[in-house]
Amino acid sequence: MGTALIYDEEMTKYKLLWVDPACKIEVPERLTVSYEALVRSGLSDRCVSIPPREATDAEILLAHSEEYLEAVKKTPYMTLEDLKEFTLQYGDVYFHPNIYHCAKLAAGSALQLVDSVMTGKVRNGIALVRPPGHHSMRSAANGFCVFNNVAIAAQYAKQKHGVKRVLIVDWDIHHGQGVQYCFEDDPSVLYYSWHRYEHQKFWPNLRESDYDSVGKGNGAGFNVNVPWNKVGMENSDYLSIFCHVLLPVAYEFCPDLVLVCAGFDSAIGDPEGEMCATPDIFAHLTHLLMNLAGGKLCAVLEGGYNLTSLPQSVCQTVQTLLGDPLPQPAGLRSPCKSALESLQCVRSAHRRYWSFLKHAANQPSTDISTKRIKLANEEEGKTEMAVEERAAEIKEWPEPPERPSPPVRCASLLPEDVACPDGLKLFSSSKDLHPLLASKLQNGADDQDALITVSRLYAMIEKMLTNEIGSGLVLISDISAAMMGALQDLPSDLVDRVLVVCVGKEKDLNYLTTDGKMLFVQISDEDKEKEKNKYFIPVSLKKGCSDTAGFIQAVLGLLLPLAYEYDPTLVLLVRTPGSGVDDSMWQQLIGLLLGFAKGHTLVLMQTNEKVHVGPTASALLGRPAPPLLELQTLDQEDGEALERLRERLQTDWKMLQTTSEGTE
Ligand SMILES: NCCCNCCCCCC(O)(O)C(F)(F)F
Ligand SMILES: [Zn+2]
Repeated sequence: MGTALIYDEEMTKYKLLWVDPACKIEVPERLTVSYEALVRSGLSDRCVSIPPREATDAEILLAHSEEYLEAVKKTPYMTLEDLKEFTLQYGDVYFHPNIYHCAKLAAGSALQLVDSVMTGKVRNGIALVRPPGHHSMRSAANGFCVFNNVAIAAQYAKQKHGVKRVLIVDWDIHHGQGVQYCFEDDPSVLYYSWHRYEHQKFWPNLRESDYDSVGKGNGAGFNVNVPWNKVGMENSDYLSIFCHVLLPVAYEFCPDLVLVCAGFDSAIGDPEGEMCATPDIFAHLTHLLMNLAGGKLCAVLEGGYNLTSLPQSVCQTVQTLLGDPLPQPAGLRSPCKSALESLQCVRSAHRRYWSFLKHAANQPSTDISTKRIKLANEEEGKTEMAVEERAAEIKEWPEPPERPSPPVRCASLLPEDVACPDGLKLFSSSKDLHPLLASKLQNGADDQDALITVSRLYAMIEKMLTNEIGSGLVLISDISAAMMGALQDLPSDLVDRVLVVCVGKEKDLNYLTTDGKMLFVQISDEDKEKEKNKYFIPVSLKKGCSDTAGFIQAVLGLLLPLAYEYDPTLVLLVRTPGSGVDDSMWQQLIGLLLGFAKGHTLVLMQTNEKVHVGPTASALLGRPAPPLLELQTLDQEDGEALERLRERLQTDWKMLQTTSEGTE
């Protein structure tokens, strides 16, 4: 299934008609440069073009009052003076004779997107719209927004398509207070937003944008605010928040639809955000959400004011929605102290609502809310430029890298009697021994066919690293022998950093190395806590890999941050016999791992587990994993053991940090 693209130049036909410094950045060119970039890159041709439509009154009333709608209806007939007058009652927004029409088209575009995804016409999609929506409230326009496009879409999805749980991810750099107000007592809509906050000194300067606004009444826990109290946040700050807050909560919430308030003012170069995350980060943010809700994801444009990073970020998002390989994440490093403070505060505020956060640490001693109060009382005084703020001065960043699709999306090496799943291409490798193995033959290796198997594996790996093949699926009779053969002094000029994810127990791992060429993460029921090798991470779950809650927590809270920091050039995913991992979890894992190493994941399975070939092939071909069945809560002891493991590892692996304690 395809990716929908909704755009109409009609939504460029309104602009600011008078002088207002607060609104001058919201220009029609935002839309045209974004759409033109999609056309120029050939991405728009690969999408399913869906026309917008006007939202009806009834649909607008899903999130707004009648008096507000009636008032806005009068604006097309207003004189310039009347428009200015009308605008004064709202904040940081402007009206125009054509903005009501465009606002109905923007909201209607979001609804068209929801219909296309919910009816299965497309898998996912994006709507490029103006005016944006996430600041508008029940009876007020605000922050360039007239109707709350995404809030209306969420209500519409529930009402028309019977959606039970909607996840709204707002990666715009401003807090979508309009969305928060609309759903703060509604447990069927989980609103997650990060936003520049600076202890309430940044627009819209709301006390309720802080991390302690967790929702009200039945909605408690279903509103997640992540305040950025400094500018200059980078890719690692964004990714660590996703791994340690959003994803655990999102997987536990188990939505059947994901809506994204896709604002790109959180990208480098934006005058509003002043952040340093590069456009390719949106490829990863999008990818990390694509395995939720069976892949049903609707992105709706909100902000974005740098006319270079905005189109680049839009293209990165669309290319990921289309299923293209991801770029390797650029130069990750440790999240900054301020981000870790926010991370710790959000996790502790939500500890009581989400079993995946139950073991989160308390609020930091230097509680950032006191800073908010102190700064709010302080007279305007200019604080000296912290290092993060200087980072925001940088306005140069590299073009996002090309993300070519390999000619063979997924290759397979299967025994003769196993049919090649559709979509996979049988890998034909020469029968002769791989030159890299000739040496092994000399010192009298015993088992010939094991060597042949390994040599075919190496041949496939080589084709991956030249991007002739995306991912691979290999069935072998004896997994232990193959791993021994392949990983025992892995030839250094074959691959320089391989992430091995071993699902299930594997007895002798004496090919492990400590030089960093291989990071070995094992998830099983074996308890090996005493391990002291930085590159061997044994995660033990009491009930083993069949415990979906424990497994997903190990993947999200440990494996993902480690993989981002390690940044492998190849991922080797091994499923040992009897691991007990269920197919939907297995497909979720594959889907997430495809975000690394430009999609070069090689799956090793034992021939007697060929019953799992179908689901494995489906995931390797980029098809969304089925939603996980209702997650049981995380086992207490496992949760504590995972927490201890994270604590122990975080000195070596900075992306595992979730508290600011111990940072300089
Ligand atoms: N420096 C000028 C002050 C501007 N203050 C208002 C900012 C509004 C942000 C709107 C947005 O980007 O959040 C949306 F997504 F809604 F468009
Ligand atoms: Zn914004």
